[in-house]
Amino acid sequence: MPFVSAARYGKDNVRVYKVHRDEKTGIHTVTEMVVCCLLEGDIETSYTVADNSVVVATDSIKNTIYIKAKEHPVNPPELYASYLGQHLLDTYAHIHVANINISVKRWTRMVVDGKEHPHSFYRDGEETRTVEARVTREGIELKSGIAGLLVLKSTGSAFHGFVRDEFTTLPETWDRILSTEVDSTWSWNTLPSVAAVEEKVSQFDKAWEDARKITMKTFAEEDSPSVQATMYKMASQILDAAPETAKVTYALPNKHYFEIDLSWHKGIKNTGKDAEVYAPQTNPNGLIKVEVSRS
Ligand SMILES: O=c1[nH]c(=O)c2[nH]c(=O)[nH]c2[nH]1
Repeated sequence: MPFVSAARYGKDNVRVYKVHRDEKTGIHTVTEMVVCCLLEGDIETSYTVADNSVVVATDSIKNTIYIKAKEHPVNPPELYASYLGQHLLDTYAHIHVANINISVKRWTRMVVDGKEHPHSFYRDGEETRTVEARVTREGIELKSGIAGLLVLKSTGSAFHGFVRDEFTTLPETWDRILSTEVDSTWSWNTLPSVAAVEEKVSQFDKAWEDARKITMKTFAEEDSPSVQATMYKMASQILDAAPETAKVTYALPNKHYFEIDLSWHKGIKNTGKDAEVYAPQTNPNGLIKVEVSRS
């Protein structure tokens, strides 16, 4: 007999917006996020014998996401994910794991005539702040991250000394454009309960701010010998900055910009040190990943 060796289900792409209105100052603070919540547990029979008695409808899961966003703070997202997951475990005895993924959009406050506007915001890039939570009765595993942060530097990057053989056409370079879309995560040591997440709550915003700063400062200031070496430096610094994390990952696509030889037109020089006009490439692209753990 075939058997269900793994199963999870729930609601994906639940878009949630929450506003906090400060009564005294009139200042509004807004959060927009996309939530995915998938449950695991004693649910095999729903697949094997059409037993819907074990199914919490995905529609109810969506409703729970909204209700918990109303009842609790949605910031930091690590805390909201913990409240949501714990509620699902407390409510449904046959559910053993709540997997919650959150992706927070950027709404940055507008500055108008030099003053921060109380209730107007702009979409400050497609970068998101991410959380992956795995909530079980044994504890809460949290992985925080940054996704979609597009960066470019126009010099200060080299790539040479790599394997040269009969398959190699790439010239060595001591000065190239480096561009990538940062996808990074940092995994927290497992916390025993929501109370423990509450107790440590300030570490989440700090780590996210530090990780963004480290990523951008290292990218900008380092003379990069390769994507591999640069991402290892970034990951090591995040481990130092966030002592309660166990490992850090980066996934960096190498967004290539090719030189264009324009010498066919009146002998124009546009290669090497004379290169100014480049052709940005979409694909294929390098993709370089690393996971760095605390020793
Ligand atoms: O930083 C880089 N790492 C590579 O592994 C690689 N491979 C390549 O073609 N260009 C680059 N750049």
